[in-house]
Amino acid sequence: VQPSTNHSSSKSDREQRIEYLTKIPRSVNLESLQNGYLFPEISTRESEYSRRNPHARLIKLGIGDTTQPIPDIITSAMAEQALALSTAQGYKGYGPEQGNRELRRAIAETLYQGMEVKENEIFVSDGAQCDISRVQMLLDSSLSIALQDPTFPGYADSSVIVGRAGRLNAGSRKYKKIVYMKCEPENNFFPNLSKTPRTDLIFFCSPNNPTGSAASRQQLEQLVEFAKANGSIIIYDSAYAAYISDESPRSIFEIPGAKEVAIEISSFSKFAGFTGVRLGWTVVPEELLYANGYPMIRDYDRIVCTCFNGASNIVQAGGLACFSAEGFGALKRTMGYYMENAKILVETFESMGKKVYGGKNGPYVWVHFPGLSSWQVFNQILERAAIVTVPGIGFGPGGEGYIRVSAFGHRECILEASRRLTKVL
Ligand SMILES: Cc1ncc(COP(=O)(O)O)c(CN[C@@H](CCC[C@H](N)C(=O)O)C(=O)O)c1O
Repeated sequence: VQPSTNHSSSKSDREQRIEYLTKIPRSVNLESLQNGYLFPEISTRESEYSRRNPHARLIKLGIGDTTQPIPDIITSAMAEQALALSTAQGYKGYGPEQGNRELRRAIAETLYQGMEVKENEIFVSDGAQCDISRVQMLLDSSLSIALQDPTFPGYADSSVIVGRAGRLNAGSRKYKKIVYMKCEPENNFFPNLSKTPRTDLIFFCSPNNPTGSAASRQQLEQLVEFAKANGSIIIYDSAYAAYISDESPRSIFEIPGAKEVAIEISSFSKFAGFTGVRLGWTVVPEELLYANGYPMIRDYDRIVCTCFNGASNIVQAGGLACFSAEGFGALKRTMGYYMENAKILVETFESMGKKVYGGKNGPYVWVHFPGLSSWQVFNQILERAAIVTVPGIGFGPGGEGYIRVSAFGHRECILEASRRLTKVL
């Protein structure tokens, strides 16, 4: 369409609105992204339902967003840091792009005890979502990837954006250059590595979002062995590790040899309620070397310094307070609250004869509705019970026929949702 000068009424609205076109072609990578990113799509459906049913009391168990207040000791640390900025002696400008030393040390000493993870291997950030994209920038776009199927959509979508995924096969809803490692009840949600082709990168989330499955020590040993045998790198997301209640490893670095093949990305969002505060970290071990022997940590440091100016000093003060005895104790109580919610949801769906997974090592339950598409189930539960969930297909083709239900809600909402579900499903 050329820039239009006359505005005859016969032209369509859009044509009339187009006054001027640049000569810039759209990125072919962004063109090959499937419709919208999953979570804004859920929000759109939520708003559309509320517009149609203005008096309905919508219960939101879709997006995994925390709901319980952050403990005072943590918010006071942030408030104190914020107020100090208005004093001559307390004012601080740019901090180290890699994060404040005391916070890096607290993360290393609290969460990586005995794993020989050093504070300089920890890069504090504004969240795991952002770090997933920074790790994507670090790694050449020609490198091949494998993903769990189903899994958090951020890995696939950021791979598409950097041009690593190839074109989308509309029929199978799979990207041609991604290896999908099926994770389902039949294989205890762990891929059959003997049948998995070699890829350069292996994204692995444990506890997994959305299935809630935490890989066992033996499984992670297999994964590290598999990566070592193939010269691959594991990009391990431990955003939900604090919810693990059994003896499953909380970090890939609990596995001997993992420091030579893995990067770990994690977050304060789920264990500290920092979803809106924004704080995460990534561990890049010094032992992780490219094929040419160059240490990857140096390139990641370069990416962080070039593309990120460091996490907020106010937020980092809050992050540090999370690791105080009082802070961590209070956060554990909040996580216990969410896990009680998960137990109520598991019992609700089981009482309805549904196969339910997860809810033990993570704040999501994964419910199977054989014979129905996940969007059909999503719509049924929304329209009949005014409850928002997430359709499993949004996490990959392996999610079809499932829905994910978040336990992050207020207790009264979880109990009301339980009552409604048993009535309408
Ligand atoms: C496995 C895993 N890794 C990273 C993240 C994001 O962590 P971050 O908050 O950036 O530190 C999440 C958050 N996922 C939630 C929030 C999604 C909605 C948010 N807009 C987003 O797209 O991240 C969900 O699955 O409902 C995750 O599950």
